[in-house]
Amino acid sequence: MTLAIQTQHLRKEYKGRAVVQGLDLEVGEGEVFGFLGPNGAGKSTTVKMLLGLVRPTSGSVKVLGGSPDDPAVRARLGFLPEQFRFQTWMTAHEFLNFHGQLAGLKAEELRTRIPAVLKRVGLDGRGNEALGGYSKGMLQRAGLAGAILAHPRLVFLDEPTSALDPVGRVEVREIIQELRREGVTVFLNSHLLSEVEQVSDRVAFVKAGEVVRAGTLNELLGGALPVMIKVDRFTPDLLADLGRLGHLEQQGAQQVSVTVSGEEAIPALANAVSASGVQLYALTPQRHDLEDLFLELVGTSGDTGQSALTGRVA
Ligand SMILES: Nc1ncnc2c1ncn2[C@@H]1O[C@H](COP(=O)(O)OP(=O)(O)OP(=O)(O)O)[C@@H](O)[C@H]1O
Repeated sequence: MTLAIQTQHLRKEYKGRAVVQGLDLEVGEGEVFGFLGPNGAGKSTTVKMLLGLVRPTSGSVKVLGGSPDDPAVRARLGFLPEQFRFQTWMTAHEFLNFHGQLAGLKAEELRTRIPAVLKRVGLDGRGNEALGGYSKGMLQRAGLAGAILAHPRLVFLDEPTSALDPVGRVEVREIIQELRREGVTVFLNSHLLSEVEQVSDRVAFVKAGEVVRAGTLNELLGGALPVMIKVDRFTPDLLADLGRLGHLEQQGAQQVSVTVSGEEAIPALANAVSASGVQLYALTPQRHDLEDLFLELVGTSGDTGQSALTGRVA
């Protein structure tokens, strides 16, 4: 796997306090990588070090095979910051023209590229309006246009949908999937775990500046899978068959939970129910999601130290 990002023992201290400590991260080229953690875990600081905007106290950073301080490497990076503050007096077109020139794009290319990215982010026909009159969602779309304008090979998106409505979120998800199809690496910071789960190939959980777990979604969320089965009645034969397929737990006269080894065991459950002649109302895999894992791994809200669920101080 060619790596788009590699950090070794990356550390950042502010006034002697480590906010990122010993971070080892590897992101493969073309991956969509979700970087997750509570407030204050060090996610934005890490992104800024990967972009060369913040100098590490120690450790090493490699992006696209080189240093983020190298202008040739920087020219292939895209960044949508979490706190986007743009030049409000510029139109979106002027803003993109300005950033395109800074990124080294030729005027001729910008003439066709700017309308194309404006269209891609849903701002078709709005490019001549001043950013000062844009809604928060439109500003975030303009920022995304800026991040993908110069054909980057690695894009950092810090909370890219925080200002967007549900339709806008779906559109951003499609843009991320399109970037993946083009082989672009996407490094995604987001607290919206269901969105991260839908687009990411791999994720890492970071807590207090350290990676506590990393892997593909299948590695993290795969494995034993409880399946809820609801029928009009159970026959002794059906219960015996289901018990052979997994760990069976009766949950009332019409419902059981069967914990199987993984998704590949689901057809056998369906076949057993169907062969028994009973009426099937529901067969629902109850897969853990990233939110369950987040609460299990991280447990507390980073900045406050409060338990997310009980309000207790950890
Ligand atoms: N320039 C700075 N000077 C001093 N402390 C800083 C600075 N930048 C960040 N910090 C501290 O570093 C810690 C990590 O901050 P960071 O913004 O990287 O977290 P985060 O994981 O991105 O949080 P969030 O999810 O809230 O955006 C915080 O405690 C923050 O207060």
